[in-house]
Amino acid sequence: MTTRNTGKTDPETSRKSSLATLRGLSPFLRPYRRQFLLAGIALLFAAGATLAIPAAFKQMIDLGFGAAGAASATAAAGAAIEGGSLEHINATFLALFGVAAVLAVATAARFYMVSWLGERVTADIRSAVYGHVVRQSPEFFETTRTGEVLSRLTTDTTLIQTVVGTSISLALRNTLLFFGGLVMLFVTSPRLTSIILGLLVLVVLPIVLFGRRVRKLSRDSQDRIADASAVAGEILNAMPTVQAFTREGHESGRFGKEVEGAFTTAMRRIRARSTLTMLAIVLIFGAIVFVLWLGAHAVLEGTMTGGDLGQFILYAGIVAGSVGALSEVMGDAQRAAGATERLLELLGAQSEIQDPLQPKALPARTENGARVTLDDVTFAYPSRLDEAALSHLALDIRPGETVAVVGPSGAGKTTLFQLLLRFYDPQAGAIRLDGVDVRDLALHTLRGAVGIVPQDTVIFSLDAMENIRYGRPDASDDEVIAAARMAAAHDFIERLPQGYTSFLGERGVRLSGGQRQRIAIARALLKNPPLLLLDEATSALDAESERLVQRALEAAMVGRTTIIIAHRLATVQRADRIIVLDEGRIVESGTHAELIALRGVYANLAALQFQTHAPVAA
Ligand SMILES: Nc1ncnc2c1ncn2[C@@H]1O[C@H](COP(=O)(O)OP(=O)(O)OP(=O)(O)O)[C@@H](O)[C@H]1O
Repeated sequence: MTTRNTGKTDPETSRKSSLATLRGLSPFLRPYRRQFLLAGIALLFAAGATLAIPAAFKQMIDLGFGAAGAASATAAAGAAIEGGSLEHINATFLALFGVAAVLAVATAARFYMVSWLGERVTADIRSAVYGHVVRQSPEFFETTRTGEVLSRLTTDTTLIQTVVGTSISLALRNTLLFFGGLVMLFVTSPRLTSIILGLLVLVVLPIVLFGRRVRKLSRDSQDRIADASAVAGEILNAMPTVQAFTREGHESGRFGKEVEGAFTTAMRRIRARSTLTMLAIVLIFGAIVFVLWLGAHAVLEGTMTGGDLGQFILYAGIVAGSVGALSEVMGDAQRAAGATERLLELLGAQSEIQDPLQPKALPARTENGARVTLDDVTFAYPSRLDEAALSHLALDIRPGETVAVVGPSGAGKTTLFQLLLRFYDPQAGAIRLDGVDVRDLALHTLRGAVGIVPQDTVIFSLDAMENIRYGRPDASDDEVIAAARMAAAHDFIERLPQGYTSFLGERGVRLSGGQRQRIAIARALLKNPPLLLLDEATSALDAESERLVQRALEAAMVGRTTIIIAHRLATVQRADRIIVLDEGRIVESGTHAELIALRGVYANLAALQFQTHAPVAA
């Protein structure tokens, strides 16, 4: 099991994760090599132009102002030299402007390319992670909260966007400026530069040590945000329950606590980061001021020209600036390393349920539907391995048969459906559809052959037409309407304000329970599956809705095998066979009359369960 808890890693692993984790991004960067190359070229030009500016200044000072100053002092040679220095001044100013123009164009080009890359790569990562997550088996969603996944998709990807879209280019540019500036410093004054380098060791060491602390705190901070999102996600999905129990205060308090936790952790990171910044600036500028003080003495002693010192100051500024920028970038990169690690964890999660390497095909469909065979199936949920939800289940359902499954709550009825859809695999035994083990079928073949009407219908925030079409996107409007008619949904849909194009609201809040069910039945019918799984709603419907839903179900069962988790007398009476499950075992099996005569579990269950809303027997 690869993903147990995507949110947290122990401190030991998070320390190891470091910047190397960013390498995990390379599959996402590789497709854009060309763009990276172009951005790199623009970057080179921009860095080159930046490095040329101090040299141009030196020219201006030494040859321009310096010569002009000398010229005015010597009256005799005045005119001739003044002409020469004017030319110099014009040429150096022109050159300076040229350099600035190159800098402008190259910087804009770099910004454009790099921002494009940041957005592009982030979009790719978001899609890849989401695409991977929606293919996970239910087990994944039992251990990973949806809010956490959402936070990964938004917050974490944004951090990566910062790195790809800004930090990489900043890092490269400043590395170039750092080394370029250093070379130029050497050229200008080897002695002063050697002193600077000696001081640099003293400066870098504390920065690196502090950087580590910032990295660890960054990961903690992101984890706290994910925790808060997870809490919010869970509660927002359960608003009616929260409000019905008037727990709004409690819930906002709980979220508030998570947010405060995130704030406290963020503050620790911010404090460490501020200290890091202060440390960097004090150390770097301290060193520079010291070296400049030496430089000023050198000019007074005549071992350096004013232009040299000017140039040295500018290069020193560039080098110091680049070190400062690099330390900032390191902070961002470390945050992104944490984010990358978590996203890669999500991407690395292996679904327990995989397509077989060589999927088999189903035999040609018979007109009655599919045969379903359960061969001594034993299954326990992965989170509760010591307690079998189904044990030694053996069942052979003929094509076209309607089997009602009844049993007390927790008997394993829903679990049976989960296994038939292969959301889980049994630990022992096999499930066969038309004689083929479901593990040998491609998931889309298996699930394509099964239609399900769940107890709680999911209505998507689409219109009625698209909601029914969900299971078969290529169905025509006429086919959708025909399915709706069969499911007794056509009339009420027609009466909606915009008929089939009426928006059904998020999770179908604008429909009644019976209407939602009929939409679900129409959705399953449109798919025309050889095997239909119906989970009858437990909530009582009014007599009219009940009649309509029953009518829809009858239509749905024609020409296919149906397994129905039954809660209504009318349904069990109509079934060809009733299977009574208790504690994961089949305890009785037969028709309604036979089972009543047995006076066993079913007779008891029928007396209790079907009494309350038993409609007139069909
Ligand atoms: N995801 C899960 N992880 C662990 N145990 C589970 C899970 N889902 C169900 N169970 C357990 O498996 C057993 C069978 O549950 P199942 O949902 O199949 O019962 P059911 O017959 O459908 O009940 P009901 O009529 O109340 O819906 C129960 O003991 C239940 O607690």
